[in-house]
Amino acid sequence: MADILDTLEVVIRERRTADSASSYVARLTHKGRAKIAQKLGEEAVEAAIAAVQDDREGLTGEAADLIFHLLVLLADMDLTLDDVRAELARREGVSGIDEKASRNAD
Ligand SMILES: N=c1c2ncn([C@@H]3O[C@H](COP(=O)(O)OP(=O)(O)OP(=O)(O)O)[C@@H](O)[C@H]3O)c2ncn1[C@@H]1O[C@H](COP(=O)(O)O)[C@@H](O)[C@H]1O
Repeated sequence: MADILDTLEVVIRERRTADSASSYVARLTHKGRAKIAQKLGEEAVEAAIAAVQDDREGLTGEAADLIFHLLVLLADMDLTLDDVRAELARREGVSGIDEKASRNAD
């Protein structure tokens, strides 16, 4: 079974050029990258608020909104989940503590 994120990534790429009257992805894309980025920021704040309120159901929904809007933004930048996977793989096994220390040593 295809991963839902991979499926959603394909759907979003297809919907970017759909009719704005029937597609949220097309409508948001048409509004421009700054608007997509703004929506991503709003969803991130809503996710953070749900977490602080200990709202597990709320966080699940907001996390879905956040990831969806991130995929819309990645598509607008012609970036893919594979690009993000490659970056995460590059970081694999490197402690965030060590990584930060190496930056501060420069
Ligand atoms: N996963 C999603 C998804 N998650 C969230 N959303 C939409 O993202 C929007 C989030 O906006 P808000 O919560 O801020 O509410 P809003 O009031 O509509 O937003 P504003 O008017 O304030 O900008 C809502 O309209 C949600 O319906 C999504 N819209 C689409 N998808 C997927 O994308 C596919 C293609 O969608 P269309 O492009 O609409 O066909 C769908 O089949 C779904 O699989």
